[in-house]
Amino acid sequence: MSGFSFTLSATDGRARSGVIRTPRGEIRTPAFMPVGTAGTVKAMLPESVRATGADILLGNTYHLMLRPGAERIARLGGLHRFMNWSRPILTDSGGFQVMSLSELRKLTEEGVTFSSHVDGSRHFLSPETSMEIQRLLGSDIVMAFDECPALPATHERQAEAMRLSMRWAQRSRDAFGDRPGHALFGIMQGGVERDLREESAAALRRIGFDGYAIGGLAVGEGQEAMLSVLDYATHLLPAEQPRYLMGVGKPDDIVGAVQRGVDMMDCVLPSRSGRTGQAWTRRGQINIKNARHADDPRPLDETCTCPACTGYSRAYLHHVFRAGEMISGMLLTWHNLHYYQQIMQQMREAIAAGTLEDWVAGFHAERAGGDI
Ligand SMILES: O=c1[nH]cnc2cc3nc(NCc4cccs4)[nH]c3cc12
Ligand SMILES: [Zn+2]
Repeated sequence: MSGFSFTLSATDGRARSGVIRTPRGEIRTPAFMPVGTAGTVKAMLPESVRATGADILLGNTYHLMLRPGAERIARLGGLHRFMNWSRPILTDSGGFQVMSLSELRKLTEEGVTFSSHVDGSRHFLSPETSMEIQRLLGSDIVMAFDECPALPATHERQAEAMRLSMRWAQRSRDAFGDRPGHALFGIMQGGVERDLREESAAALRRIGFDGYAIGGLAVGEGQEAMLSVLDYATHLLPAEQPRYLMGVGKPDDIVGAVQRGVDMMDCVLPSRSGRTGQAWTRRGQINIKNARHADDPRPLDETCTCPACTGYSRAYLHHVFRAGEMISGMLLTWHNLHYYQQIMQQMREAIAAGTLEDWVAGFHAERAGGDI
């Protein structure tokens, strides 16, 4: 037993519920992972993140290698100790962030050299260095090093990027080695091109991974295109291993992905939008900075049990956002993460009960269009 295992407990249509067991704890699936990019889920204490119901969070190789440095984190006991989060951590492998954040990049078969967006220093990322950095961080689920092409991209460019990513997937697998209790996930590429997605899935299955991510989505293609890829892409992956859709998404994206057999997701949306005053609720979105909330004594959602909804009015939240008070981002981030975890918990229960279709109908019926 490698100390890492996935057990499917129920299916409802294409949706699945289950448990990923790791030495640092269990992950109930379908799971939503809050994003803790630089060793913190912004505006949240780790114990607060846990209180929202999160079993696992995400860290970024790219950000942590630049600051404070993976070797420094290793010297200090690893990322779990460093950020005071003892449960599972998944780290992205850095390729995606290099291409979207750094300057002066040079991409070759070997890897990517780039200048840090923090201080301009030069760095090199490759399958081998990414595996070493993620080992130094101590993450429980390691992502293969891949290249996600910028959109718009031709079929030919998507094919080139996918085939490079598959060669890098093999090198990631070889460099990762045998690490009981730790998992290596491959990342499928291929854009919205079905033939390339099929080729990528076959290549990853030949190499063999502990889980399979669907990359190359949530990069501006839009919900319809993303869901159309998921209509066939999850079928291409082994049913007995976790499927992780990277970077998704809005609540209705997440529901659509779970209906199509996705087991894990991550997104900055609930935390990032919370800091800008955007509250996600079961009835739709609330932009709390809007003047119409200035005198509203009601909570964001009277059925929500989070600290923001049990302790504060919309009028108060409006005020602290307008005043730029730190508590504003704290409360809305907490509410949004709590709401996301509530959706996941309700879908896990619905799948186990075989009532997901009814639950999804209720989810959409409750959501008024636009701002509420
Ligand atoms: O193919 C990928 N490979 C490795 N990491 C990713 C992360 C990803 N995150 C998003 N979308 C969410 C975003 C976050 C920031 C800009 S887009 N799409 C993503 C795709 C990939
Ligand atoms: Zn709430």
